[in-house]
Amino acid sequence: MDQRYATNPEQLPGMDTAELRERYLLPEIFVPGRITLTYTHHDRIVLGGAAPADGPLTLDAPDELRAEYFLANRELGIVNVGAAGTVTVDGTGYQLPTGACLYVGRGSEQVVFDGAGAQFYLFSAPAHTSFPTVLTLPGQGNRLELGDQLTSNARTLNQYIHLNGVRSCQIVMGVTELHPGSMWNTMPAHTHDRRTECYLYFDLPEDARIIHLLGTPAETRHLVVADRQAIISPSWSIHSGVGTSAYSFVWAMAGENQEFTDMDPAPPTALR
Ligand SMILES: O=C(O)C(=O)C[C@H](O)C(=O)CO
Ligand SMILES: [Zn+2]
Repeated sequence: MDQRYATNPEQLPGMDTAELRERYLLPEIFVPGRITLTYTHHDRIVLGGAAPADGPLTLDAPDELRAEYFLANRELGIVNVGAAGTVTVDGTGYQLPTGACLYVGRGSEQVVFDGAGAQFYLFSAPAHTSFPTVLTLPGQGNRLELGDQLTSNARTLNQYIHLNGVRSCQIVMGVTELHPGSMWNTMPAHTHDRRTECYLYFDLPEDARIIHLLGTPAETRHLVVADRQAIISPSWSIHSGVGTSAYSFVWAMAGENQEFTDMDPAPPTALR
């Protein structure tokens, strides 16, 4: 498993493009026939992808977890950004069409992914107790309409795993879809010092890119991100981006609390 140790904001000014990408960008999440996993020490999140091709893929516990099975001490959020597929949890099969979200609680011993062309994005965090495994179909989450066409940030935010929906210990997860003609996500930007957040950008044309902003509001940097690449946003960092085309992204957080509105605004005038 790829390991990324935690960083602090004082390190940022000394990083060149290559180091920024090594630390905060996950360039290859979906490899046909494989499960890829990255362990970030920011809030001990494990993120990655399962892309079944020729047969089912089983989620094993990497040595780094020192656990008998992957979810012995963790919970897992899954969003399928590929073709329809199946996730089987301890013998119960869940059909995930494109865009569906499955929460899998701590203590589930066997998780198996199947369906050629499915792309299951995985986001896992330590869990202190077990909540039930729940499937949410696309569109069944809590929808928030944000932004405005006039500021190129009209978007629909779907909350799937959250305090008023599917319950979890730490994970808060959903999907935001930019409306056609809108390119900005999460602008005005924010930080939330109590949670780490990760984005998986998807549905971006192959020749388009997203300029993803990170850093403290007073010291920003950027990553140029392609379709189906993910970013890690430490608690001290803003996370916002502008695409050269419309796109969607899975956002997911873990940390001290699950209050979606616990954010510190970083308006455009505060950014440097
Ligand atoms: O479009 C947005 O705005 C988002 O999707 C924001 C994320 O959900 C987020 O950053 C939550 O903290
Ligand atoms: Zn955020």
